[in-house]
Amino acid sequence: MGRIYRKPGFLRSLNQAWRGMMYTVKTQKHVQFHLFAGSAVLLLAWWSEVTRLEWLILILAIGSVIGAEVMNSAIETVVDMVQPNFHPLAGMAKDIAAGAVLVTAIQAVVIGFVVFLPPLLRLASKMF
Ligand SMILES: Nc1ncnc2c1ncn2[C@@H]1O[C@H](COP(=O)(O)OP(=O)(O)OP(=O)(O)O)[C@@H](O)[C@H]1O
Repeated sequence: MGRIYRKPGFLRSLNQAWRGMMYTVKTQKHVQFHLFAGSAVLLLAWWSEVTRLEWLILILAIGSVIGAEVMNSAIETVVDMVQPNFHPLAGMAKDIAAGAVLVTAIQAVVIGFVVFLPPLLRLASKMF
């Protein structure tokens, strides 16, 4: 309170954004899970030798989920600051923010199916 706002330089802005992202990674279990799942998907992509376009689409899908998670955390933090007590609208705001994450997660699952189903089917046909 009472601190004078100084326009940050680019490196300072980057540092603040990094700090926000790391805070989310350290404190939010869902973000940790999605980072783990994203890494597993990248390993699977490497193993299945997906095409360049498929790499780009997978990276977009993973980035969308993690980006939405970080934004969800920002909304939760603001809601907790503005309304620390129970309020239906505070709850709804958090549910809506979580809904945005769900949209990106569903999208990522569909993309995962489309990209990985053919190589997994090929593997299954080789095995049986
Ligand atoms: N102030 C509030 N008033 C009413 N309902 C709330 C309030 N805060 C949270 N809720 C309800 O509880 C749910 C979980 O809230 P929480 O703050 O724990 O978020 P979360 O991040 O989804 O959970 P987690 O702590 O596991 O990460 C919200 O989606 C909302 O439905």
